[in-house]
Amino acid sequence: MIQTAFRQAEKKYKRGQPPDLNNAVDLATSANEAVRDIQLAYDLESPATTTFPLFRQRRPPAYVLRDHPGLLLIPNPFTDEAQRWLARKCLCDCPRPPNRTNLDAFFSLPSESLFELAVDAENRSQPIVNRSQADIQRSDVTLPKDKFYTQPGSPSSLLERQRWCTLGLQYNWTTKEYDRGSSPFDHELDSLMRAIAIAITRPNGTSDPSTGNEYNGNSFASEAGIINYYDERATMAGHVDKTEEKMDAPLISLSIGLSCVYLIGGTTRDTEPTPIVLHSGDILAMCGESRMAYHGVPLVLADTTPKFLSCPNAGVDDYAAAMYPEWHYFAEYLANHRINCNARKCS
Ligand SMILES: O=C(O)CCC(=O)C(=O)O
Ligand SMILES: [Fe+2]
Repeated sequence: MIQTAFRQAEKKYKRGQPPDLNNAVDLATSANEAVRDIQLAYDLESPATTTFPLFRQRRPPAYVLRDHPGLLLIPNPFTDEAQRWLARKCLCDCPRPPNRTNLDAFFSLPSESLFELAVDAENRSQPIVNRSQADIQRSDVTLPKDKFYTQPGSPSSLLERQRWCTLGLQYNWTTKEYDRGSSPFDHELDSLMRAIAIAITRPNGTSDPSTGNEYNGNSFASEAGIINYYDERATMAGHVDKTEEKMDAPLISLSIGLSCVYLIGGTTRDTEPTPIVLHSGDILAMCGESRMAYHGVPLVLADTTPKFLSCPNAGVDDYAAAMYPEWHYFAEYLANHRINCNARKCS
């Protein structure tokens, strides 16, 4: 059987040990022939609800890939605090009912996030016999629903198996369609995604693609989204996100934690994809043509989480830190995971 160009590239990165990143576009290390600078025509504004600046610069450097029109990259424009805030959103605020996760089909999950439950369990670390009734009820809620699992999962073991959570319109991975059900999209995350959609808009009347993206970001709303959780061995196979009813709006995607190799191809698997190294804080927007392109993550790069995320003492003074578990728990998770959070407008 002849392998498609996309499949060959996936195999190269999955098998390569150590990974060969020579041909990959890595904006953190050098200016690259494969990209072209674009000037943002509008400021990246922090949402009004956040009391600290999310961005280091209002007009950060931005790029489009020459061979993939519409694939836009803004190398990490976030403040360190903003990245920690995003990690908290993705680990504590979002992966809880009514949002769905990959574990819902198998376990009855609690109203708290698994991350918070795992932290809680570690803080208590009491043998089960000494637990109060309330504690027992909390572990009960991770009871298996499915015949494959016969034991209740401990929060930390389930956290390791948490692979995705859906936001807004709920995506059904079995039918590959959006269900009618919907949960509110985290308001602050939506404001952030809107701010990005506005900043990357091409100014009125300009047709030059080097000035940004055609879609008017003022019309953007995060109607559906996915948070993906990758451990060091996790991958995401090549696919096109084409379930959304309308595809004219950009798909906006943020990375936190470990770096990865992201492949961006064309509208068929026969187009040779370009590998891009995505780092913590990078913004990627799939606009125009590239919104219909095959893409995937064949490799997560170990030991690449920046220190301000993986250091146990970071973030102690951050905004709203007191509402959350201590930072060292996040640091432990982020040292060997990548989180991707993406938003789409569907209608
Ligand atoms: O993790 C990534 O960067 C890609 C995620 C993705 O393609 C998706 O959720 O559809
Ligand atoms: Fe995707």
